[in-house]
Amino acid sequence: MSNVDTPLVEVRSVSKSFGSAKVLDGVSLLVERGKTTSLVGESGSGKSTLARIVTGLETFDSGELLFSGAPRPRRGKAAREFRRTVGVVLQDPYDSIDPRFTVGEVVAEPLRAQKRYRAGGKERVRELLDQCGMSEVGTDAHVHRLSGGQRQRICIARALATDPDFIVCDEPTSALDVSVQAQILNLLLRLQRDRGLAYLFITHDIDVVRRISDRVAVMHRGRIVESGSAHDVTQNPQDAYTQRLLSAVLGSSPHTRKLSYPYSSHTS
Ligand SMILES: Nc1ncnc2c1ncn2[C@@H]1O[C@H](COP(=O)(O)OP(=O)(O)OP(=O)(O)O)[C@@H](O)[C@H]1O
Repeated sequence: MSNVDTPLVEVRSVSKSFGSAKVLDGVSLLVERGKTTSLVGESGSGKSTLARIVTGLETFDSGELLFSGAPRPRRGKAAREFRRTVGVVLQDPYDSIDPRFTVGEVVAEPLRAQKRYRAGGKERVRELLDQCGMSEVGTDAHVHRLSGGQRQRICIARALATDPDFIVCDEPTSALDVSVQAQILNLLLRLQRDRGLAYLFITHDIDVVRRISDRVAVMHRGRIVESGSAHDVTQNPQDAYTQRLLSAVLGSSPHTRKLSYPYSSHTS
């Protein structure tokens, strides 16, 4: 059922509650092969919950989640192969890797988990570090000595270890210094070009949205209120919430162009 026109990832009318709180309410979105769908919205709107569902870290109550037109396999060889095809890069590189590990150990982790390290694993780790601009640092360096940007490069190399088609990036630049953010974004864009990767990219930063997106989905209180091509959504938003969001962002200074402003008290 997989052909070039079938979206790589399709979320169809997915709902999720935690206790009595409905966090996702009939959410639908698409990620096409080799393209980027950005998911934007204020803090607490449900973006990370959706990301966790898409990567299989969280269950959902109703709806469908399709990869190349088919539901995610749950058991056996097909489930293992599926895990290989999806990578994750999270917001805080200080949280998402154990600082006691060496660079080589961190990047090799998914290969070891999939029992793929023995056959050429060392060489593969070196290759990945090279592709992520970390060859100088070397596999034996300890992570606790690295800067935030270097750690995020290691997280990206780790996400690429099993050669995925699709990576969920949950605010991958927002914990980094401004000067480093652009470098990490450029790295992600180059890797996408070289490897034909698809991204679901969660961000609060409208400049990032404009730079990287093919499609944009806007989330508000657990619903997608608008989605479409990046050009249409950012240049000619139809939904009143999207319009308010963009005008608030554009009216603010470049240093506070965050989508949480001014709709929540959280302005990270
Ligand atoms: N495991 C959980 N148990 C209970 N409530 C949860 C859980 N995970 C998330 N929530 C709640 O779901 C809502 C949506 O959270 P989520 O982290 O998905 O939002 P978000 O849009 O990613 O926010 P942010 O931009 O701040 O990361 C919040 O009210 C949050 O408190």
